[in-house]
Amino acid sequence: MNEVKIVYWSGTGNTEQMASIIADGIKEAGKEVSLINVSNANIDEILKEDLIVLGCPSMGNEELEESEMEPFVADIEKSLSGKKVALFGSYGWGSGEWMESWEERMKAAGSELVGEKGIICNEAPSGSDIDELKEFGKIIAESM
Ligand SMILES: Cc1cc2nc3c(=O)[nH]c(=O)nc-3n(C[C@H](O)[C@H](O)[C@H](O)COP(=O)(O)O)c2cc1C
Repeated sequence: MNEVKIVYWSGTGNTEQMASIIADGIKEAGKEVSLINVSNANIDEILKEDLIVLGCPSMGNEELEESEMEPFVADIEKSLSGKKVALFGSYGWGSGEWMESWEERMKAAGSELVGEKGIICNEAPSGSDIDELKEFGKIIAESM
């Protein structure tokens, strides 16, 4: 696997910005990356990878976005055993509960979380978020 695939959902662009900064970190670490909106994601292609990067903001009441991301995650989680998964997403007013549930769900599916935790940003990434996201990209690239 030479290319990292980042699959994300983003309604107002904050999680998409996070994806783009993580991608910069991956590229700086010398790996190729593709950013895939979940609406264009081919599950069979994604599941060929040993490492999958997933992004989604907190929606509903501390949930994944229900019309595209939730069905996608429900599909791939049957086949995540032994794979590495990296998670990220933006939130508004909560305290990140959706990410904690998502982490537990991915671990219960048998995957190993890259960096042990998902990366979360309040609304759009700014300030120290940028460095943290780039560093996450490097950790992802090094864990391939
Ligand atoms: C319908 C809806 C539900 C949301 N639910 C939550 C929530 O439960 N907890 C939270 O912290 N933020 C919640 N938010 C705020 C978003 O997570 C936040 O604005 C985020 O930055 C959006 O990311 P995006 O620009 O990638 O879509 C919600 C936003 C919308 C539109």
